[in-house]
Amino acid sequence: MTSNPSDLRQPRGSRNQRRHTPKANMSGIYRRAIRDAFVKLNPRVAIRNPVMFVVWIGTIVTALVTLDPNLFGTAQGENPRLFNGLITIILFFTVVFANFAEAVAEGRGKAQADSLRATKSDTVARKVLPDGTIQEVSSTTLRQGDTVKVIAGDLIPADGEVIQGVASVDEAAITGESAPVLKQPGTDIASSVTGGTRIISDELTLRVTSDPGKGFIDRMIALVEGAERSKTPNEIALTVLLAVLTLVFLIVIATLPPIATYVQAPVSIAALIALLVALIPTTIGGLLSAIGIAGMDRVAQFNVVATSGRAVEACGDVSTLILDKTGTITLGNRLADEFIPVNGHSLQEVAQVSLAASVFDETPEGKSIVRLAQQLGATVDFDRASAEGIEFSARTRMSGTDLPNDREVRKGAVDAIRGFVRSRSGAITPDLDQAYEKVSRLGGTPLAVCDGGDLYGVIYLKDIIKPGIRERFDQLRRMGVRTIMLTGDNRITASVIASEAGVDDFIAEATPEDKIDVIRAEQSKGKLVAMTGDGTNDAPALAQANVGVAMNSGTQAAKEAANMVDLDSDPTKLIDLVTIGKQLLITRGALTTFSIANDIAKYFAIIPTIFAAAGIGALNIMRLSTPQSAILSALIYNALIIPALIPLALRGVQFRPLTANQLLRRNIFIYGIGGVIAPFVAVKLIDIIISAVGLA
Ligand SMILES: Nc1ncnc2c1ncn2[C@@H]1O[C@H](COP(=O)(O)OP(=O)(O)OP(=O)(O)O)[C@@H](O)[C@H]1O
Ligand SMILES: [K+]
Ligand SMILES: [Mg+2]
Repeated sequence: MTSNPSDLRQPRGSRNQRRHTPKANMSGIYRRAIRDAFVKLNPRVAIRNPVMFVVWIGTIVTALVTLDPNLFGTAQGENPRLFNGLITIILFFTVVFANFAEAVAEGRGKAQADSLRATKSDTVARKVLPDGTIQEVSSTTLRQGDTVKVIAGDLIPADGEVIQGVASVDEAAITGESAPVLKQPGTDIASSVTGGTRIISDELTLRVTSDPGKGFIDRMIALVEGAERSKTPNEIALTVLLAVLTLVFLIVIATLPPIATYVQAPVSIAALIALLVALIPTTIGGLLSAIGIAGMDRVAQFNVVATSGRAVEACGDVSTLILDKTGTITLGNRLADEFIPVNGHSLQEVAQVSLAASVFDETPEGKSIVRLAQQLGATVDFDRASAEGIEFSARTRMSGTDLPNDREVRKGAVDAIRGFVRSRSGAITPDLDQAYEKVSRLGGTPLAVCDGGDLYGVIYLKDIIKPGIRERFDQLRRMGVRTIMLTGDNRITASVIASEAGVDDFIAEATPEDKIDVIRAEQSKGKLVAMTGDGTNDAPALAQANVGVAMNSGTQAAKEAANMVDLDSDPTKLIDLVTIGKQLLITRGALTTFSIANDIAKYFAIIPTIFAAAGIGALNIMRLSTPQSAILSALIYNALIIPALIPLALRGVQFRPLTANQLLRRNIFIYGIGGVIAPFVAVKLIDIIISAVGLA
């Protein structure tokens, strides 16, 4: 929280979607997916998808009745072996297509894992022993707590915190961005380094923070590869629902033979299995896991590492977004723009005291105050060596310098300085309020400056609202997401920025503890909360939030507490993540609707023709040529619709910023009605082709 990531690395425009792997080699991914589609036929893998497993068993049974059509009693029809054989082939491909869908979805992640693995090599590390000597060891022997030294050109051997030195590091291995990032100890951000990145100048001493195989890149590999992919609660719920539906249809189908016998239209076992497969939700069953994997992949393409599919999904359900002001809503490079003297002091005096209060302040704010003061002719008029810097903290909201002969120069939030001046028995003059209001009404951050009990003036820190942010908040509002701005700044500044940026609510003068309280309060109202943060003191709030996004530039603690890490350290990316999450949920819902609507249509295609022999041909509303052709057509459609929908499952259905209810209505209309009509048209067409080529 102390300083801002933007002076180290300008966040890239979040709409600027970028791939981590330069260009996914799609033909390679397809080749691998075809192979994997057959590997996944292994029953131990296949059983994880109950709907498709039923199809797989059906395939084996129809294969048996192809070999011996009389296996379960006397066969019916003209050429039972051909009919059964055709069904077997179609069913087999239904399973393979579903496997292929999942394998293609996994493909990009696997390719990404390969490229990450290539950056990970066993390097020689310079371990600093307790006596200070350096021993060269293999990076795989490093343990948490070890101290190592890295020198320009070295690969950083493990994740760590900088304890000494200032150097630039090329993090291209993980961020894909080769601009060097400055690393130094102490500060909340900028002090953590990732194993596998390269130090390109100077040298650093690091404390290792991860054991071998447990580093950030290792975790990234496991995640993108899907090794740790477990089904999300929503996915499990849907899988259970689909399994129950399958069971219901199984029971329905089991009641058919007695009815068929009664109406003297006996049905073959292959026809029954075909009917079962046509009726169970194979479309969504085949695409479900691909949809989930693609969602995680889309997040990865935005350069965000999600620790679980659950986190991605939670993004879609988020109803409250908590953002801080500086650097998220505003550009964040708050620069000193003006000194406003109060309490009878001159401009020169304010510049002089402001400089004294900022010489040790390494934050962008502090540096800009030094620059402005020097432009006004202020100089350091004390011995630096005998002075002591008082670091800024979000809790005290002040920083400054203790000078020799007991002078305490401070600058900070107006309130905080007011309290400080009083505690040193100083007086507050009314012109402080005027200066404070003037700056605040411009949306700037006012910092009061004092020397002990002597109030000097106000520094105007200018900040600019990010262009386009208002539109993004409008978009979120239309999606039903409430935005709350949380800032350590004063009430007036906060309200000016809040109304200009168009957030729904704001909380000013917030301490780090307030963040967690706000999150808990929202959660107790049943809301899912998302927030971003980068500091160690953000870690508890990041862990408490349902979606916590840590900046890659942030501390290890923040990264570990969060369930997502943004490699670009762009806090506005949460907005994209919410969109991706919603799109994932909508895609799943739309394809489920489509799948079930489809099955209803197939029911009308098949059931009547099965009983056609009993002379109830009037039921055959689709006028399909023969019962066998009807069954084959429905099954072929049932198989082909899976690969046909793979692109949609991977890309996600088109997303519009609407509320959940509006979206639901829209999707039921498009995918529900479409799902009923599509099979009627397609099955009829396939039937015409089949009878034309004389297959049935
Ligand atoms: N380097 C600094 N020295 C002294 N005071 C500072 C410094 N930086 C910020 N402040 C004061 O402390 C307040 C709180 O800072 P904090 O970082 O908690 O919040 P913020 O930066 O204003 O907003 P946000 O929480 O949105 O980042 C600031 O509003 C400002 O008044
Ligand atoms: K089906
Ligand atoms: Mg801040």
